Amino acid sequence: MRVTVVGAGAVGATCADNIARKELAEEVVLLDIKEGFAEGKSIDMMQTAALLGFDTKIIGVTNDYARTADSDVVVITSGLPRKPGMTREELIGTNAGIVKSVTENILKYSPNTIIIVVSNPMDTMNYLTFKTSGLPKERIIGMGGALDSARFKYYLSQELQCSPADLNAVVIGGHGDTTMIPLIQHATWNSIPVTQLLSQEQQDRVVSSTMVGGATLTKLIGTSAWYAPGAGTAAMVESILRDEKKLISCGVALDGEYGQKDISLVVPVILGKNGWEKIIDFKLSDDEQAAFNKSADAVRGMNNVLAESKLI
Ligand SMILES: NC(=O)C1=CN([C@@H]2O[C@H](COP(=O)(O)OP(=O)(O)OC[C@H]3O[C@@H](n4cnc5c(N)ncnc54)[C@H](O)[C@@H]3O)[C@@H](O)[C@H]2O)C=CC1
Ligand SMILES: O=C([O-])CC(=O)C(=O)O
Repeated sequence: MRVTVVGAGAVGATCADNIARKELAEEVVLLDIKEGFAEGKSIDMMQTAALLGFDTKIIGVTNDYARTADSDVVVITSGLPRKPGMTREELIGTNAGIVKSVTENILKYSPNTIIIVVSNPMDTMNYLTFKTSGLPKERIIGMGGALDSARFKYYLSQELQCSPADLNAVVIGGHGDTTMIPLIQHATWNSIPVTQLLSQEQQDRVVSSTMVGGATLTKLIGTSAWYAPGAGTAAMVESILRDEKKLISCGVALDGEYGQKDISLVVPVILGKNGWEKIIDFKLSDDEQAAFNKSADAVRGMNNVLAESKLI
């Protein structure tokens, strides 16, 4: 198995590191546009192999797409991260062109690959890849829900003083500060609804902290987060390459599911060897569906920018 990670920056390198440590593939190709950058990062990571005991080979290349040929999965992390005070949506002007050209280059050498889009604004970047790649929709998957759901579990675990691993909690909607929807009514601690255990004030705090989880870290660090984004992306790669059929919320092109069409939004899906294999219907309440529709309106507004810029 070969996985390519485009963008050897904070998220891309962390993702490659997680994939190698778990030996999810024989080879990880790390590609960046910055001369020597991916080569340096990959050698540094390979020098942990003797210490950590993994056999995956990590190969760094500068813009050499021929080296990515026949990748089973390609992760796109190339593009600018936001700075404190910015929204993810403000990145569209730079990142849309980068994501489109990277996708074109990747497809020359891996025409049937599965693409995981990480670059922001993710919902619109995933839609752009869906509209322009010509790949079946099941092979285009946005990373957002894996991360946002992990953050949701983190904030729940802080209130419940429990292990995040004992929680089931899912975020759907958009991967934006105002568009993501932590489904607190569906969240459980080992089958006990968390709404039975937390006050309304605690629930509200968890939901709002989750929604601005990325902005909070950007303010603290000065650039956006990478450990959980890298781990979330690697978890998706794992479910695909090992055909685990895990239920992970991901950005996918909807065709009537959850009442939406011609848009990519985050919904719970089964991830396996064919990409996203099935959308799971969580049977939203009227309020949850209304919030989902509102997120769709906001994401559609961003998607319109692609048409206005003649990118789709
Ligand atoms: N979907 C999600 O949940 C998350 C998305 N992100 C997004 O991921 C992206 C990457 O974030 P970081 O890794 O922190 O940024 P970074 O700046 O550390 O790394 C980005 C890398 O992309 C490279 N790059 C730029 N243009 C390229 C091109 N045309 N071809 C190949 N490489 C190119 C840069 O040289 C740089 O090394 C950002 O857009 C960020 O907003 C970050 C975290 C979570
Ligand atoms: O906050 C950002 O800009 C990066 C990101 O998507 C996240 O960490 O959720």
